[in-house]
Amino acid sequence: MNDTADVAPAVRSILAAARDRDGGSERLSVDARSLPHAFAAAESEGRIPVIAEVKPTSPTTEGTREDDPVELARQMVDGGAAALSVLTEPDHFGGSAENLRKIREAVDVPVLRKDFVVREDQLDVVESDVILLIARFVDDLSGLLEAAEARDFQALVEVHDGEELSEAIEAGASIIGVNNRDLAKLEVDLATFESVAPAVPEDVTLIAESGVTTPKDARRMRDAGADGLLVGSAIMDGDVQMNTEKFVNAETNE
Ligand SMILES: O=P(O)(O)OC[C@@H](O)[C@@H](O)c1c[nH]c2ccccc12
Repeated sequence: MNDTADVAPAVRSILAAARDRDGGSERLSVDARSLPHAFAAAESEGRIPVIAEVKPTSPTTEGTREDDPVELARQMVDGGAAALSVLTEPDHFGGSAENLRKIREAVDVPVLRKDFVVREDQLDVVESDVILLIARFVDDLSGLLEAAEARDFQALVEVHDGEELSEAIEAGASIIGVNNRDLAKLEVDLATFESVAPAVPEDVTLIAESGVTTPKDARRMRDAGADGLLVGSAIMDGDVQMNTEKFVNAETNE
């Protein structure tokens, strides 16, 4: 773990920046909105549980979206998103803790903090309902998971293969995301989720991350066992509300 020799240069640069970034000065205690409940509510209304991501830019996206992030977030919720993901990484994704703070205040759905947290004090930068922990980039996954849960964050543990999945399960993760994007090559392959998902225990909330670009992709991930989908670029590109609706209704509009 934390071995960056075999990751893409862009990812290496992201990680170097992450290690240098300050943490918070005071230990947080979060009053978290439940992600599993938000998913269940969406399902019961016939919507695919979608976590829509406010991602102004990324190393694999051209250009930066300059719209007000709070306005984008509202449109995602109006489009039926069960939850939101907000990038807080400033150097490569155009994110900020301030964006997250404002968005979480403006909506009532759970909000995931998307960042590269590598140390416990970095959990204390800003409150969110869910926090991302990337198995591959964290030295002591169970320690960091415990630290997150001690602050009452829900943790989404991101994995990319069977080995990382075992580690996540062993650490006690109850929300797991399979990232279809290979951080070594930055390439996306939806077959990644299909190959990892069968080994995920029933009681885990399972999320398919990255590379969902069409309603067909959404159905493919659901057929492979995804409880929810994390969609960024395909929602950020164009009319955010309409794009969200397209994924949320992918099973009813077949
Ligand atoms: O834009 P996409 O392909 O729909 O992907 C969204 C999300 O999965 C992606 O942004 C992501 C997945 N894991 C991450 C870790 C850090 C930053 C970003 C990510």
